[in-house]
Amino acid sequence: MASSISVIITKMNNYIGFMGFMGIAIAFALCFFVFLLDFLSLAGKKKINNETQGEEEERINNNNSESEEGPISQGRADGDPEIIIVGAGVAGSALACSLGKDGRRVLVIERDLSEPDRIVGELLQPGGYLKLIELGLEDCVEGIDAQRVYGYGLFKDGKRTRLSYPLENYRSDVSGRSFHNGRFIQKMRVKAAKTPNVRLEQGTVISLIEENGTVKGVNYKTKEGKQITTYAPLTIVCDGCCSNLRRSLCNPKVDIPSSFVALILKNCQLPYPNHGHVILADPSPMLMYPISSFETRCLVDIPGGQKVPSISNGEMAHYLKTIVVPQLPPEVHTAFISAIDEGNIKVATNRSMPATPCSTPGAILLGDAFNMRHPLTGGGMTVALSDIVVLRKLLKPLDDLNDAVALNEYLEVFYSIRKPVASTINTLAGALYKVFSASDDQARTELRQACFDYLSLGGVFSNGPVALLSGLNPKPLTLVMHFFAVAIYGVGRLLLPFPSFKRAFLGARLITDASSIIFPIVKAEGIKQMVFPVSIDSIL
Ligand SMILES: Cc1cc2nc3c(=O)[nH]c(=O)nc-3n(C[C@H](O)[C@H](O)[C@H](O)COP(=O)(O)OP(=O)(O)OC[C@H]3O[C@@H](n4cnc5c(N)ncnc54)[C@H](O)[C@@H]3O)c2cc1C
Repeated sequence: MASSISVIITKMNNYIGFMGFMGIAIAFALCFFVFLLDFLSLAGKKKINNETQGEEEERINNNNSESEEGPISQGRADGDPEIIIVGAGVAGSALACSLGKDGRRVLVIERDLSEPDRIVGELLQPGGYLKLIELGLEDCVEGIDAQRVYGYGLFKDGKRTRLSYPLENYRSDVSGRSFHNGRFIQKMRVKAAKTPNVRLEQGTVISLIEENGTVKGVNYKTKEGKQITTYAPLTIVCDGCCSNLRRSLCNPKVDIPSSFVALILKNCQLPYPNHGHVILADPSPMLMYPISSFETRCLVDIPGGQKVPSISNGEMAHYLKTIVVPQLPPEVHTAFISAIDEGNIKVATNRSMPATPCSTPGAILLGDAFNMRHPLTGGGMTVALSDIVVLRKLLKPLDDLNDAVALNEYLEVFYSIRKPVASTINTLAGALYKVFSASDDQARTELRQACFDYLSLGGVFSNGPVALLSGLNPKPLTLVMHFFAVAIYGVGRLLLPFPSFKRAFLGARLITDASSIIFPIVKAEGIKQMVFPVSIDSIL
């Protein structure tokens, strides 16, 4: 009896071992398939890059004749505006420059034209930089002490690995850029104000004017307190993450997954210079990246369910010194402690919100007012700039914007065309935040370790996910495949070399856990548009 049981157990173990081997084999096969797809698409991109380079250089030369210096002043838009833009942050100011260059009469209303001092939007992914080039705005990262970013350093339990952006097929200036958000915005505002047809005004938009279900313009209060009503065929609302106006255009479902505690480390040598740093800490990840030649931004995540320690009563300094410092790479300890002692600690709320098409004719939402994701992967500006590229192309052939209902119907396609870039970045941000956070659940812990080890393998295993994260390869399906390749890799690791029932069960839970992370996000992003993307070329 005992011997027959032992034979069965040996057979089962062999079977489970075989399954483990198969798991790893499937993970490798999936990766090879993904690699093949990426290789083919990158080869295509390289061709496109070379073809457009001449055109790009010509346009850059033309743009260089415009002077970018000088204070932000009113532009020269004669006549009534065709487009009103609410908010001149990243989205609003980039949009104003682009539409103004296309000959549109644009009025931009921004509540505060002084340089913002915020902890958001400081790392622009290379995919976002490519969008800046497409919009002719790449000079806005010049002269602001912006730092080039070439990839990420990933840290977990004392181990570290470097993940480089796959930039081999791009022009030499293409890389990530990190900077003071306010300096970048101010550069774009100056450029917008100097663009013929663009008028930039300081004022706070109080409400949208709606007549018979169509937005006709806005009511706003000037700096001097005067209330003004102004009309335009199209109003584009870019009033940011705390938008007051989006509620009249859509039904926003804002989630608050966590907060970031922010410090600036001075004269600190990062373990990987010119790289972003992600520390897989407990309870959740921490980030570091340079924002000037001598300053490093550090963001410490506090999960939504946890109380943010008080800064005023010293709880925060204590938390940072006792819980955070021991988890940081030793190279930055001294600079981090000095930053705590200097006391310049800020807290920002992290929001995420799926995009909801705006059904009211005469208006459209853009930027964070329209769509948000966890800032862990620094994707917000890339999505906003990518949306602007799409919207600009759609609006360009239209001579007349006055038929609001027809325009609204025409712009419906915008929500599909934007999907590949937006969905890839949004899904990855949501999924990575969950996978990179510590958990009491053993399956999640295994998934987290598998993710770190998978990325550490290098080659296609890191290039693929990093290309997705950086906006260089906006393919939601490739993302889903990599995600499951990580999960299958995790199962394979669990079953090899000595499989057991317990470990097989854990492997099954790991797959279930990975599915429960990725599928709700994919569903919120819209499965149809992710699986069957619509390209702008098929529309225009
Ligand atoms: C903590 C944190 C860190 C982040 N880090 C990154 C990062 O590293 N990389 C990245 O790509 N993204 C990052 N993001 C996301 C990124 O900051 C946003 O996606 C981006 O700023 C969106 O630009 P926006 O123009 O929509 O909003 P904003 O840049 O916030 O601009 C909104 C503008 O509207 C103005 N405004 C608001 N209300 C009114 C009104 N009623 N009338 C007139 N004007 C008004 C505001 O003054 C502001 O200038 C981060 C986000 C957070 C929360």
